[in-house]
Amino acid sequence: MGNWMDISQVLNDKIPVWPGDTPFEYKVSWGMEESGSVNVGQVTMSTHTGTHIDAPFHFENDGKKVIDLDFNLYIGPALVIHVPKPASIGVRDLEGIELQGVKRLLIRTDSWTDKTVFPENIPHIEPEFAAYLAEQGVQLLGLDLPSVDPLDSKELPAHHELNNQGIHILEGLVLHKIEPGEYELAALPLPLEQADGSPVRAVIRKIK
Ligand SMILES: Nc1ccccc1C(=O)C[C@H](N)C(=O)O
Ligand SMILES: [Zn+2]
Ligand SMILES: [Zn+2]
Repeated sequence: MGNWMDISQVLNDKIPVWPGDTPFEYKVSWGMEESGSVNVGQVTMSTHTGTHIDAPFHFENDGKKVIDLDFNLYIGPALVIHVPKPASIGVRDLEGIELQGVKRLLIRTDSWTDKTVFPENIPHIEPEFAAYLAEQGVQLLGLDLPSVDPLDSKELPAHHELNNQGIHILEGLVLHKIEPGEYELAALPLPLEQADGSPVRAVIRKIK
């Protein structure tokens, strides 16, 4: 087994967020001087900041919240594939890739190169891709992108279709140094009872 590698974005006040969304902020709200013993921090952030998972409640009012998602899905074997700078991602991009038994699929696109700024354009997941992945048994789809739909999409077809096919979404991974292959993944969401998404600390290690 290889060493665990961090594939998460670092959370600090400079991390770019979805245009118009809550900026990330950490501050010591109760300092040593004041409390007499400790520094106590306060974090303000959108649930879709950096490396995070989407819960169906993000795009459907009666959808599952983060606490309702089976956490086992976010820990275990994962296949990393490399689809460099595609215009969009569809079935043709998986030609020659054996997906039998792959429950977690991470796609490295290298399309969001400067993670200090929010991208202007991203490749999207073609909605038909969801049924194909589900047929092969995929239940978690991870990407190095801030969304699975075009950034200006209001209908969010890929979000909905992935959800309809039972595929969970992991966004904002950092994969530019990760070679394609078989890994073990851990990217656990927080036990947020009401939330539509959660930041995760995503790590992987090579299996073979
Ligand atoms: N934060 C937002 C604010 C406004 C509108 C969309 C978003 C999103 O986050 C959508 C994206 N598809 C996402 O799941 O991360
Ligand atoms: Zn999201
Ligand atoms: Zn999303």
